[in-house]
Amino acid sequence: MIIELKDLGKKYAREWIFKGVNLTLESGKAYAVIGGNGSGKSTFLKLLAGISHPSKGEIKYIVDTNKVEADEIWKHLVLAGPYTELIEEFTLVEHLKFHASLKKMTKPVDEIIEILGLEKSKNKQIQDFSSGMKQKLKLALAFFTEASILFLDEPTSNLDQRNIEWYQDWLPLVSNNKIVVICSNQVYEYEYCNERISIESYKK
Ligand SMILES: Nc1ncnc2c1ncn2[C@@H]1O[C@H](COP(=O)(O)OP(=O)(O)OP(=O)(O)O)[C@@H](O)[C@H]1O
Repeated sequence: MIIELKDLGKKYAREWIFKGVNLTLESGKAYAVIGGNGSGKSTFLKLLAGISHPSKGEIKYIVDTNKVEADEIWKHLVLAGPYTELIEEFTLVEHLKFHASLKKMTKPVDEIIEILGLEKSKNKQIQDFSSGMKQKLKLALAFFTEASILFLDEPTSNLDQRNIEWYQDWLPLVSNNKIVVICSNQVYEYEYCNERISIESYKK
């Protein structure tokens, strides 16, 4: 899998958030997208995920040797971010089973619940989860879905120290041979990444 960015730019109204991004992202590498608040990290990730469209330039997705269109790339990726939604009416077990009916998971539902340490909450509705429990579920859905691309935006928001370590322990185990992109301004979230993309260097 390769994602090729050619002269990529995004503007809202008349303001360029970034422009002139020329990069090639490859399987087996992990990229940290870094920059201050409002610098454009989430905007960049949403473009890569095909959720929003470039104002300039293009994104090419190549799976094996085949080109994949931007509106089809969701089939190859998982994304966990502040703007990704959980289905609040479902219980934990229902949510995981529903997800597993749509996308192939790498582990059975019961094992994921155990890995989450949420056995006691398996029949609790997501709307009654704490913000940290919801964040962990988002991460588990991303970590244990079969996909060639793993996108994480602010992955440890609302997590306590023990769960930050849970995230740090699992990340290398689920990243094998994927393109991993992590948007963050916390070093402990992205220290695993061997590549850095500084979004502020594409301002002008
Ligand atoms: N839909 C939108 N319409 C207009 N402006 C937007 C929109 N989405 C984002 N922006 C603007 O784009 C800029 C970059 O926002 P973005 O959320 O990408 O930053 P970020 O680096 O992820 O920030 P943070 O670290 O605070 O999450 C901000 O000025 C923001 O107001």
